[in-house]
Amino acid sequence: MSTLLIRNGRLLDPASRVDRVADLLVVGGRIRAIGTDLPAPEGAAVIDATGKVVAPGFIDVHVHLRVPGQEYKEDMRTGTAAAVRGGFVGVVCMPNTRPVVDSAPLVSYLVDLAAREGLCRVWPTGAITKGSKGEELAEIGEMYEAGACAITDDGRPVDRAETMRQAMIYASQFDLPVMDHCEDKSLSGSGCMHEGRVSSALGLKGIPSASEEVHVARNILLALETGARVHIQHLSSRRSVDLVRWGKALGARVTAEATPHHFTLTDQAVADMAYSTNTKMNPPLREEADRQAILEGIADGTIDVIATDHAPHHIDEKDVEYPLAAFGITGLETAVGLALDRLVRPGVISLEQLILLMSTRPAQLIRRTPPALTEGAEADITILDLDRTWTVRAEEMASKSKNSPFIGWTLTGAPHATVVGGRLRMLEMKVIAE
Ligand SMILES: NC(=O)N[C@@H](CC(=O)O)C(=O)O
Ligand SMILES: [Zn+2]
Ligand SMILES: [Zn+2]
Repeated sequence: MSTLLIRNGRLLDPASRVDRVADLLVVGGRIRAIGTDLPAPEGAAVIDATGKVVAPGFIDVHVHLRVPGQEYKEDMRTGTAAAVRGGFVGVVCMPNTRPVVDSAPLVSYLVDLAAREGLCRVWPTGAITKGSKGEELAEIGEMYEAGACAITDDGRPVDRAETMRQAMIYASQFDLPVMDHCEDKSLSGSGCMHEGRVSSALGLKGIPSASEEVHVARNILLALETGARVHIQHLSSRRSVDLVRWGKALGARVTAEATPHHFTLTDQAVADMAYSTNTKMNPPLREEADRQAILEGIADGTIDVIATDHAPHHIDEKDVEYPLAAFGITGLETAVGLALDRLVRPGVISLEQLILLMSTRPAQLIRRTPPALTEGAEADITILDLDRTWTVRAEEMASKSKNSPFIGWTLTGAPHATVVGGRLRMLEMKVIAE
């Protein structure tokens, strides 16, 4: 196991009440010592973190790794490479693969594959229903035993309230969170962007905000009734934020995530980017009032975590007319830059809040010990460079797919290094595979 000395960084871990400039020594995958002027042991790799922020490792709870079955979009190696390049020490992967991850052997397969080929930690989720068809419940208990950290039918909603209620009752036996893609298909129909002024002007079929909100409200009511933990995935509308705030006030065990694209862009991007299909995703980019409500929800704690919904697609699935294009955009390699540039720099949130949103609370959501900057803790560390100004370039991306609306954007603030279980996996935005 390697030895790593991170020198002179600002160690910032609000959950452990750490905020000091110090050295941090990693030995054998754990934080061995924190102090000033620590000597570098023989053979230790040294990272100069002067002027940088050393944070507990960031975790993304919403990632599509596309394994098994769609390795032409992404695979275990490229998806986790994109994660570490983006500053993440771990990802939660979605089960909408081919086949759908709806049984214990498939969960075990992913755990094993991640151990062999992954560059970061990978926590699989299992489907709520068999084949994510919304009919029969999957073997939730067995998937939990095999290592599933949550259940979700992401990519598809759970149509029937009764099915969702049964899933919640079952999952709560294991204290497993039920993550839900909230969408009423009878309302979203064949829409391809947010329903509003812009969709009317462009003549594209819209997806009303109510399509999401109806399921958010339903889930909160069912969580109140069953006592289960429900997590609202990729929340996009202002009333969804209101509903989560209301649910929390009533004592529901509800958590929510928002994506960088929903706190950065609006439906106007569809017009401004000349119908670029990299503005097409589920749920769609909504209006400025929605974006503002998401910023408020992030700032006041209504929204618990920032997650990317990294959804790689092949160019052939995106380079088609807008209504025909696949839903989804990549996000792992731009999330930290966008969060620093759009949330922390303008003062929407503090750096401490960002660390809670991207490290501590994501770990708590999936019932894992949060990464911490304390002696003896596992060395899962993200180092941030708040001053670096950089341009997002497709050719530098580690992901197999390049379907990002942020290509060409210039951001200030970047992930500087990623340490996973004591191993340096990224430095200065370059992936270190071995
Ligand atoms: N977000 C998306 O637009 N697409 C996701 C599915 C999903 O997250 O619902 C995908 O798997 O491509
Ligand atoms: Zn979804
Ligand atoms: Zn998703």
